[in-house]
Amino acid sequence: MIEVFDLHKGFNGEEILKGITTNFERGKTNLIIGTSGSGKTVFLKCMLGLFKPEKGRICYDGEAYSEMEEEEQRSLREKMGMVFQGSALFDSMTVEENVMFPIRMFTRQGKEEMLEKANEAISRVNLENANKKLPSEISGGMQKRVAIARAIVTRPKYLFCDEPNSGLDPKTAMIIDNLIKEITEDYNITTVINTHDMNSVMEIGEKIVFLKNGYLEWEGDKTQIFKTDNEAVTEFVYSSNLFKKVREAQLKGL
Ligand SMILES: Nc1ncnc2c1ncn2[C@@H]1O[C@H](COP(=O)(O)OP(=O)(O)OP(=O)(O)O)[C@@H](O)[C@H]1O
Repeated sequence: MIEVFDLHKGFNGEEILKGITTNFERGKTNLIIGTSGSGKTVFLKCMLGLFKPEKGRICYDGEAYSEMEEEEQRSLREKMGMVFQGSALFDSMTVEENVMFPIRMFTRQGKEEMLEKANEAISRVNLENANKKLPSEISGGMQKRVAIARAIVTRPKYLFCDEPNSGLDPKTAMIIDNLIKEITEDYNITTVINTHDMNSVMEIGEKIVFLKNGYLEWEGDKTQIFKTDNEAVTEFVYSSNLFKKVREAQLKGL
């Protein structure tokens, strides 16, 4: 579980996160949503330890990051997996080499052992036949699978995904969402996903945190989000034409 208490983060005197308190449970897909510029990425980067908050605490399974020794912080970071926006694969490396990269970077294991772990992760994302291919030789959806395999190859306790669906067609996006959800449950990971995608909210939103201008405006789950009368949330949810029409039909009792 990740617990966040009164988190503040700013840049050059401008406060971006203005006191966020929430928690993300283990084994669940937790989503951070909100309008552009509301601070979602800054929040994610604070949890990853890439930004140092000015105030507040982030606890990982009860341990506050800011109170850990440097060595403990380093070992915690090794328990974090990250799926970057746009996959961020190394173009000149094969699928297998991309997936093996974090084990090579962070551990001292023999080639055989690294290969075994890489292949286990590759098979978990159902990409068995693509080991020797380069990223340019596979589809966008397959590239996302490689990015997920790379993020889980070290068996992280915490998984962070920044817009894992960007650039994918709706069907592939849904498959990727469900893959992340399955892995979260199977490996009992605390997963936090930054997204704009209402389809993801409906499909895998077990906990949703809605940010507005650096504040936590609302939190709940995928059924509650369609029932809330919070204006900022409904504006966000019904910003697409499709959802607007569904809403109108609901209100008319159709
Ligand atoms: N390293 C940085 N230095 C200065 N300002 C930053 C930095 N990172 C983010 N910001 C500012 O913080 C604010 C929130 O940015 P953030 O990227 O978290 O928004 P977001 O909610 O993720 O938006 P989007 O959905 O468009 O990605 C923006 O005004 C941005 O310019």
